Amino acid sequence: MACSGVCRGPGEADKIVRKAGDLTNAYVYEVGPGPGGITRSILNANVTELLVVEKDSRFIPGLQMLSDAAPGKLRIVHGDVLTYKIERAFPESLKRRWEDDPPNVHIIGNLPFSVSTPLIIKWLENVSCKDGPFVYGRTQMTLTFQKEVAERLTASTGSKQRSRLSVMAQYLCNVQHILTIPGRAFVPKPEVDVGVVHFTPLTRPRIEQPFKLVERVVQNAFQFRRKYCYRGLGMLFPEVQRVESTEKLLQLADVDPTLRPSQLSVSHFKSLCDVYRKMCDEDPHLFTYNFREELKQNKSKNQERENDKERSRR
Ligand SMILES: C[S@@+](CC[C@H](N)C(=O)[O-])C[C@H]1O[C@@H](n2cnc3c(N)ncnc32)[C@H](O)[C@@H]1O
Repeated sequence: MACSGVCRGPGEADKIVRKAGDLTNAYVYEVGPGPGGITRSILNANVTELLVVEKDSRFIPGLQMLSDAAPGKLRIVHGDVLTYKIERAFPESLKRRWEDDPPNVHIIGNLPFSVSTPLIIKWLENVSCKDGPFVYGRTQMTLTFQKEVAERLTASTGSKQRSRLSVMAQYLCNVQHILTIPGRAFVPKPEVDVGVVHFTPLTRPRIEQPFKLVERVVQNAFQFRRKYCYRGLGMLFPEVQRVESTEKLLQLADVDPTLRPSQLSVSHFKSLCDVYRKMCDEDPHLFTYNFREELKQNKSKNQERENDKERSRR
């Protein structure tokens, strides 16, 4: 498994934790604490509570010792971050409205690279639905990735590293590659350097369409990286109507068909997603993907959330 390794000393762990910002009185969710290097640094930052989720049972006794040394501060869950439900773990009183400043809830983690990438995609979808760790509001995340992935997450329009991940992250969050740590700072030493990335969800996403729709448009656009964007975007449509539908999409979205995928900005993608959504709504038989069902589900989720809020106000 590609792994960033464990922090070699307190120096690296402290650096990662400092980059998360001021953690005084914060509620922190650390994913994959392992032997507890970052955990110790977080506990030293005057947090109110630290919840750690670790999958490997061999690390639990060591974490338990840290917990005994900091009574009432460290909660340990032996579980999997990919399935753990954080939404009920912290007090309701921490919740902020989405438009307000971020809540004093932070996610920090140095996970194996094979986990951090699928996890960030899942959390970006949670940002878009305001659920999971984002029921508290615009929860900030400080996570490590393989340096190349960190560069892709933050790549600007036109750059070589520009990819699907850049657009998916940047339409929902302010994303900063805040630190690069050489591989030799970890044990075992990974083949690559490690990038630390900080995410703050935006008050308003740059594309206001369902996550799955955006993902589909972006994924198709980047399918043929070296070709004109026309080629990949065409794959959104069934073969029989591909040419005319792709021309219509690009024309209505006012996007030059000869741009390469990496030259498409988030605002290009906004226009493409808005037009594609309209085309789906006008002719539901044209497309294989049923967004209506997803929209219905999102609507009832939002309604449930509103009902919960109403109940807790009473
Ligand atoms: C690279 S080590 C880092 C340990 C520690 N955070 C550090 O920086 O020193 C990754 C840790 O994540 C844990 N881990 C991997 N997949 C996980 C998952 N799905 N859920 C929870 N923990 C996981 C591993 O067991 C390991 O302890």
